[in-house]
Amino acid sequence: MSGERARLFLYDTTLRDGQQTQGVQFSAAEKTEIALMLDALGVDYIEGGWPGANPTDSDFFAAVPRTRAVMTAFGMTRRSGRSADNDDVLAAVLDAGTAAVCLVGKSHDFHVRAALGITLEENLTSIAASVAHAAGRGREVLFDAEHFFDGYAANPSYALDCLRAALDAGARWVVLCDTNGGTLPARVGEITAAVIAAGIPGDRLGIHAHDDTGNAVACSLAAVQAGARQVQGTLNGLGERCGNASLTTLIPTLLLKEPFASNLVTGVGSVSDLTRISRRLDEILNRAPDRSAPYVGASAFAHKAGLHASAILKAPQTYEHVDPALVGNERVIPMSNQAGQSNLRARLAGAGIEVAPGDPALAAILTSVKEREDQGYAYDSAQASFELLARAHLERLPRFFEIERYRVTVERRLNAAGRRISVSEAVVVVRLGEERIMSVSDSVGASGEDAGPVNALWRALAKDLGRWQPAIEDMALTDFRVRIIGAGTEAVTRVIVDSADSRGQAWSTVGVSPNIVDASFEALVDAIRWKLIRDRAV
Ligand SMILES: CC(=O)SCCNC(=O)CCNC(=O)[C@H](O)C(C)(C)COP(=O)(O)OP(=O)(O)OC[C@H]1O[C@@H](n2cnc3c(N)ncnc32)[C@H](O)[C@@H]1OP(=O)(O)O
Ligand SMILES: CC(=O)C(=O)O
Repeated sequence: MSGERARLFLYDTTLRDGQQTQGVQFSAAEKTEIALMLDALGVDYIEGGWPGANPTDSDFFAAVPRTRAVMTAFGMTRRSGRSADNDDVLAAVLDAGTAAVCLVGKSHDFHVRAALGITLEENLTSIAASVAHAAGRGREVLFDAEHFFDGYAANPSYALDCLRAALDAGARWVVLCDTNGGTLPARVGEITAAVIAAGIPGDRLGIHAHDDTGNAVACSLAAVQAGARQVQGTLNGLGERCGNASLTTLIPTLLLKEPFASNLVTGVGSVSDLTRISRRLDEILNRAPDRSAPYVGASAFAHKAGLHASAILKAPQTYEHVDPALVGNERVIPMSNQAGQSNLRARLAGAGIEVAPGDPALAAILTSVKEREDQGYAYDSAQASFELLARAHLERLPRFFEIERYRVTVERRLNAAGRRISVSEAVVVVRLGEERIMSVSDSVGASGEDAGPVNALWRALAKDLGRWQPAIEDMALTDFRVRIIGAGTEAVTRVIVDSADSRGQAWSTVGVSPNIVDASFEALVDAIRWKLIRDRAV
């Protein structure tokens, strides 16, 4: 790569290949929201789905959002034995009325014979006829050459003939697909270069890589380095089987890393919204975000080890490859048994607690963190509990309320209709100075289903906290994770509770006990105490 900056086109297939992820099913409204996020990000093409293949995709295209990105409908080349004019699948794709159409077709001789059961010549005719049909109706046509890399390895001249058939029939792009995801980056680079050397220009060539060896992003970068000028992928790497190349990783890499940043230009100007977009997608899918995701993961800029934290505070680039703000993420200096006083002071400062270097409380807090982690606590995942622990050592933890006692019961019985149901009930007694408040709650929600003993405890605890009640009204529990640590009679349960409020604050607390309800209760009480501290501070 040298000379003038070349234009690289970004093609998103979250709404099509992403929807082929096991367990993922978007609604038409969710597709629209995702399409608008992608458009705001600045991708060039949005593949919206396969019109006619299922009602959701048809509904999406029937009310397709207006985007600056080229909206693309996906489909396949005409069926064997049909003319392109008379193919209902192709007709539904064209009826979507999008500016671009992407047609998948075979380019591996083995698949032509085994999957389609037609001759190699018939397949070439089918590719050409289908592309010409769509191009003749004014569409920008892309040809996804399925299994291209395996096909090239088996029969290079036939694989190239498939690309030429599409280009000669009017395709704007031919896309080299590593459909089974088994080709390694060096080989992808080599084959892409060979395709260009065979006369197919790089600015008509795309790459579509799958992640079956964990190399989809590397394969895509190798193809781009070899000269391909369109790169396909999905948000958060969604996609069939192990997923597609993650655009969430690829885009910042192309923008921020050499040799790409200096030699290529894309439609994306800034990636400062990337972390928000990635997490919003997970929210839509009701999936926990991948903490270790490059650039956008919650741990992508978390500096746990004492040596790292100490250096980071002096110069962030000592342990950060890019500034987290560039991708909308943030630096975290968690507390754990790997921490030293640098982590500790940074964490405390982040929570608004200034402590002078050398203050003896620092050593006491560190010892306490390390001892408690040995018992099963995990403060790097429960920063709010850490803050409470530190405040207790520093004598800066207000005594908002005391728990006098609690009780929880779970009963399984037959209801009036003879259906087996369970009902959990909790009683919590708290003291606020001289005041004593007893609250009782069950955990039966609007649906009539029992949400379990921890939910009953939470409801009783949050039902009446006297003068503190207004401060916790907007609090919600967003996640609850349980882990058994150790084995046999030594085993304890660790519970992490995630909470959030209407001001957009999110925090995690931890409880540990041989008894799961007790561990949960400890984490719940911490969650409320942290919220009261924050709201008083505000
Ligand atoms: C590599 C990829 O990820 S490509 C995208 C794949 N995505 C999907 O398959 C999701 C959407 N697909 C669907 O909803 C359905 O498969 C449909 C509606 C397209 C077709 O459904 P059906 O008519 O029931 O066919 P079915 O799915 O069983 O089989 C696919 C048929 O298409 C043929 N076919 C496969 N690829 C192609 C192609 N590129 N060109 C022409 N025909 C093809 C197969 O040979 C098979 O034909 P056969 O039924 O004569 O054996
Ligand atoms: C087209 C496509 O999704 C593939 O070949 O993987």
